[in-house]
This record gives sequence, C-alpha cells and structure tokens, in this order.
Amino acid sequence: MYELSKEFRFDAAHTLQRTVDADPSRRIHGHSYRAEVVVRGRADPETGMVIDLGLLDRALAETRDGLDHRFLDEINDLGPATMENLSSWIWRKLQPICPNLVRVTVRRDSDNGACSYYGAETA
Ligand SMILES: Nc1nc2c(c(=O)[nH]1)N=C([C@H](O)[C@H](O)COP(=O)(O)OP(=O)(O)OP(=O)(O)O)CN2
Ligand SMILES: [Zn+2]
Repeated sequence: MYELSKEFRFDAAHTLQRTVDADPSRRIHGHSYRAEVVVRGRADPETGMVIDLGLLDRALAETRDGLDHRFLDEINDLGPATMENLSSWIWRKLQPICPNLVRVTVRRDSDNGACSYYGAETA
C-alpha cells in the first residue's frame, strides 16, 4: 500500500464570526494557506502508479482556482471560512476524481494552525 501526497498554496480573504478576537475577525482580512492532499492505494502493476500525479495536478489546479485570491465568504457551498470547512470543501471537489483520497490537511502558517479532514465516514 502506498500514500501519495501533493500540496498547493492559496491566499484568500474572509471574515469570521467568533467570540474570541471578535472585532478583527469580523473585519475582512486575509491568510496564506497550504493544502495537502493524500491519496492511498496499490500501485497499478502496469503503470507503477497509484494515480498519475499529472491527473492529480490538474484536479488540484482546478480546486485551487476556486479558492486562490477569492473572498471566501462568497463561496456558496463553503459555509463559514474556517480551516475545517476549507478542508472538507477541498475533499468534496477532489473526491469524484480521486476516490482513494484519505486526507486533506489545510495549514495556516501565520498562526501555526492546521486542520485535517478524513471524509464523512470518519468525521
Ligand atoms: N477552529 C477554528 N478556529 C478558528 C479558525 C479556524 O479556521 N478554525 N480561524 C480563525 C480565523 O481565521 C482567525 O483569523 C485566526 O485568528 P488568529 O488566531 O488571531 O490568527 P491571525 O493570524 O489571523 O491573527 P494575527 O493577529 O495576524 O496574528 C479563528 N479561529
Ligand atoms: Zn481569519
């Protein structure tokens, strides 16, 4: 069994309703994010690949385009723009193309925060 991973970066703005640091969070502000996508599976004996990384790259580029330099509050199917919702949103976009997806981790280095999503079955 193998695990393949790829990462992409995106920068985006959002607002957030919360009780801690409520005022700065409610104002529009931005973050730089890293998203790591992990796929698990057996290597096809003919190709030697779990999934062609070129195929994964295309799917990641399309997903990144939906987030990078966007105002996350405007993404209808995201909900509040937390790392929790970002990781499950990325999962939903990639899952049809990568059925052997096992983890999506969103990292925000500015506050050393990270959130991993393992799919609805293990939520
Ligand atoms: N469970 C979660 N809690 C919070 C999330 C989240 O995604 N999941 N996100 C936020 C905010 O996005 C917030 O902007 C982060 O605030 P903060 O920790 O203050 O970090 P910043 O880097 O934005 O603050 P600086 O003042 O720039 O250091 C909050 N909670
Ligand atoms: Zn924020």
